[in-house]
Amino acid sequence: MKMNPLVSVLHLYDVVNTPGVTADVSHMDTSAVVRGFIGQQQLEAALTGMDLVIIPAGLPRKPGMTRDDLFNKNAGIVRSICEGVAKSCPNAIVNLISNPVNSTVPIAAEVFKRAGTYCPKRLLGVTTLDVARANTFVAEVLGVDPREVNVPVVGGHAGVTILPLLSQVSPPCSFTPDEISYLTNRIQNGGTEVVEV
Ligand SMILES: NC(=O)c1ccc[n+]([C@@H]2O[C@H](COP(=O)([O-])OP(=O)(O)OC[C@H]3O[C@@H](n4cnc5c(N)ncnc54)[C@H](O)[C@@H]3O)[C@@H](O)[C@H]2O)c1
Ligand SMILES: O=C(O)C[C@H](O)C(=O)O
Repeated sequence: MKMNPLVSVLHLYDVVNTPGVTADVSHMDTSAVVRGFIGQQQLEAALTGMDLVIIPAGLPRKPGMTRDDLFNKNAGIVRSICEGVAKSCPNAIVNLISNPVNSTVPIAAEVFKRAGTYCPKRLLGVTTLDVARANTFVAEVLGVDPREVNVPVVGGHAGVTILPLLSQVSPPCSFTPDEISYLTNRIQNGGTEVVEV
């Protein structure tokens, strides 16, 4: 975000370590102003005036866990940050990265509905990794540069809810039944592949 020319002010919020991260990020040679905020008591100051809120807060999974195993811990974290959004920057676009995305997005929606600030066009779960993985794996099978391939992926961000549309790949191409089975399985389990190693 500090490298993005569209960003003029970048607020970093965490419950630990923000001063060091803020100092480090602020050294990037772009004009965006970086400010750090630490702890719940600074959440309001962190969010006030923001147009875009990206939420990656919470536990990541360990080998053997599903994303749903993070629900108990991360649901509360996402809820309290979204309550802050509803209060301090109700018109901001919210990008939810925290897992399980399939559940944290509905949690955020309920928080915003209760606050009267819900707008489905401003609440997005971040699933771009599924598209990147799909492009990479499909390009591998086709033997082409991944940058030339665009695989639409719809649905959610866990297992069978990740739906790569292999019939809609650009440029147009076709796959054998074995390739479809391999690609679907690999794309749907890309996150688990990383966590397991
Ligand atoms: N949607 C995706 O594509 C995607 C990709 C990668 C990671 N994730 C998810 O993002 C989350 C974070 O993963 P990570 O690898 O960056 O973990 P991490 O442990 O490196 O970072 C998580 C950060 O959240 C902070 N945090 C904890 N409680 C908080 C709170 N109440 N308020 C603000 N910050 C808080 C921690 O201090 C830590 O700095 C996980 O749930 C992970 O599964 C999603
Ligand atoms: O899989 C995870 O736990 C992290 C992330 O959602 C991913 O897809 O890499």
